[in-house]
Amino acid sequence: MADDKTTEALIRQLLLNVGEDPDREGLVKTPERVAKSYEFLLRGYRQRPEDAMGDAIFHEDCNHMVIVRDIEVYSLCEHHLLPFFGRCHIGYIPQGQVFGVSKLARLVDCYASRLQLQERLTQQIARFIKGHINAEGVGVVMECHHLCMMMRGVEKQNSCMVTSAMLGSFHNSEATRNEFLQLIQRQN
Ligand SMILES: Nc1nc2c(ncn2[C@@H]2O[C@H](COP(=O)(O)OP(=O)(O)OP(=O)(O)O)[C@@H](O)[C@H]2O)c(=O)[nH]1
Ligand SMILES: [Zn+2]
Repeated sequence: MADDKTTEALIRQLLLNVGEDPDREGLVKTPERVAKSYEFLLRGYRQRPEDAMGDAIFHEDCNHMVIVRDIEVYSLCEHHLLPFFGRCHIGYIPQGQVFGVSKLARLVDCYASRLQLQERLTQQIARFIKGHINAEGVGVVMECHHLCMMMRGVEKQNSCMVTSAMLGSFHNSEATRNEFLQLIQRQN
């Protein structure tokens, strides 16, 4: 007998619960598709952030601010399992080690592919960067739209949630923080 606890079985039950016929042509493969889709969307539970970075950490005598702006973010809110999405800006001041630039985007994906709160996601990214290369300071700003506020609930279409995490010199120095905030302003 098929295990009724598999994601496929649960989605089939969901289809029944909403009044659908899971055996009709268009839905017959839907439980399998949804299960695969969640496997991808929540792949972050099977990844370690350290692995997302690989070996791409380079020794470089650089102690100026590095910024990667406008990294797309797609995540799922842990309250409704609905997407929130937007952009993430990362800045850090190295102390002898820099990241391969793509790895910062991989790091965002790794943490975003879990059930999240935007605040926690922002902080996890900042803390990892600070700890992994002993950065002097780190700033992460995230601007996202939450579908659980748009498609349902309060139904606000234009609100944008902005979260930030400022660590080390980004926290302690107003000048550093302001330099970061100025550099992540959109040009267009
Ligand atoms: N702080 C924070 N809140 C979030 C995030 N994603 C969703 N939420 C909120 O989590 C809250 C859950 O509130 P509840 O009252 O338990 O759930 P609900 O009845 O579905 O709330 P409504 O969305 O207001 O209808 C809502 O206010 C959501 O907007 C997030 O990333 N950060
Ligand atoms: Zn939500």
